[in-house]
Amino acid sequence: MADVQNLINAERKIVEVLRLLVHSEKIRLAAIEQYIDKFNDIFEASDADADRIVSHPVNAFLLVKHLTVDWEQLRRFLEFDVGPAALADIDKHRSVVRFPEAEDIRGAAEGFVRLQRTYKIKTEDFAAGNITGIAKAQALGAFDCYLIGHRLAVDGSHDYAINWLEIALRKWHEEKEDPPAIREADILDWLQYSYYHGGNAWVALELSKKVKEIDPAFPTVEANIEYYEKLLSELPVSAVDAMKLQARPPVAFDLGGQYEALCRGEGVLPARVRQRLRCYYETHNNPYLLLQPAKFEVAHVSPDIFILHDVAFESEMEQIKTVAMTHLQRATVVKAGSAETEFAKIRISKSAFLGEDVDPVIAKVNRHIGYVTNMDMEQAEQLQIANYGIGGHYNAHYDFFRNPNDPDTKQIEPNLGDRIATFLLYMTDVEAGGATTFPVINVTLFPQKGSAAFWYNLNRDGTGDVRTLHEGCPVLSGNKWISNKWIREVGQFPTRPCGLVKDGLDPQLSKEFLPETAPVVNEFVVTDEKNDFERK
Ligand SMILES: O=C(O)CCC(=O)C(=O)O
Ligand SMILES: [Fe+2]
Repeated sequence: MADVQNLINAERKIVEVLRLLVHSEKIRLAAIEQYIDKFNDIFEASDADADRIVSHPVNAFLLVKHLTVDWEQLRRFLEFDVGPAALADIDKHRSVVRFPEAEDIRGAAEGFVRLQRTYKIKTEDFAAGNITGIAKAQALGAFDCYLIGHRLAVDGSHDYAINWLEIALRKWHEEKEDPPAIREADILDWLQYSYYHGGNAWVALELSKKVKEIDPAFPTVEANIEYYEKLLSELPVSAVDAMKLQARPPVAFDLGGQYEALCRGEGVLPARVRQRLRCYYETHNNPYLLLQPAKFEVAHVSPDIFILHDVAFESEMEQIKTVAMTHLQRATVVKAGSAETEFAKIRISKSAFLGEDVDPVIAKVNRHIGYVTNMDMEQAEQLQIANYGIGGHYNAHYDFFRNPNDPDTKQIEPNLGDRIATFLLYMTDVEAGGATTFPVINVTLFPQKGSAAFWYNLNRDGTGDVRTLHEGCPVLSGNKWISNKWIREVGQFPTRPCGLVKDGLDPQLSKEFLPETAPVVNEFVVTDEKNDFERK
């Protein structure tokens, strides 16, 4: 989304070049027409007799002029091809911004399915541009639906592919485009492919026969028919009958389960938990907060999750977005079994860590995060800015590094420790979707510009709190900007002392290692005037 404005600006310039091109082509065509008309006017009149016409001195002159002067003028028009110059101009504009590529069609198809699953949107409604809760969009055409369906078929998402291709087929017949952007046989062929891979060789055979009827020379159609006929002849009759009974187009299929319900805001906390939720002002005895205390809203108790309201000014957030724009990179992961990287599917967003040297606003926001969270920012990570577009999301994950099942695999720098807390500032309201959900504890937080989610990732004993599993839900409409501040363990002991048990409410796991009388929380002595603490 951060790129879209630049993209539109570049495209605007390209359209201007095209407009000029159309203008000069019109002049060219007019000149050609004029040349033709002139000849017709003088020499092709219905009662024209060539000999008689040219025997007149004026006509003879006009003919000579037509074939010399007029022709030379026309020749210049015919030689002057503005296409290449326009193309060079367009290429120049396109090189400045990253334009979408074929790969982005894949991204769009995957994004559509993610949105459909998460927000229970039927393919039919999606294709009609009808999504409950957001403004109606233009409907997709047969070719658009084909592109999505084709991509899904290639990627093996056959149930969704069938839905999209069936709609493409229906629209193809409704549109009766001439010439059509896509051939009917292509839609049918991909449809048969997905039906076959989806387990219905009978429908695949029927569709293949149709392909052959339309275009007997269609590649592979003969072989497919032969293959399906053989396959079906070897199956028990009851299996083939079951295939015949399967409705076409298929009725609604699985559109997301309980896991996605939270993204839709459907998970409600039990009253027992909700009644403990409060709002309060907090100064942490910090003079900086005396005049404007932090506004805490408790979103969940144990693990404690807070929403801190109004923690950043509009001007600060806009400045952060502006400076982040040039640094944003798409999240990548290393491809399994190779040294190459590819775009991560688990996180579709662009992000960048911004140091305090990038702009004074970063230092200002960092300092304020320290005040409102009452935590030491010395060892915190740099502020990470992330921007999600439509369909952008972040799969469920933990922010801490410590793997609860295999503590030895941890990769934690000793002078920093693990990510003890997360401060997640929402820098936009999101029109629809884009919530942060905690599926273990059924919490959904909807982005609110200027508010931040804040929670502790670690138990008191330093182990990862698995209840903090969280997810960034796909953005359905709008643009989501966030800033993450991951606060590290070291330096936090004065305000968040570590302990020997996980926490007061769930001591079961640590109990076996502890005598009942063991002190819950360690004490610390200050050994130096700064924030250097030593474990007693
Ligand atoms: O986008 C969200 O709501 C969650 C982001 C997140 O969890 C992360 O960046 O670690
Ligand atoms: Fe996270």
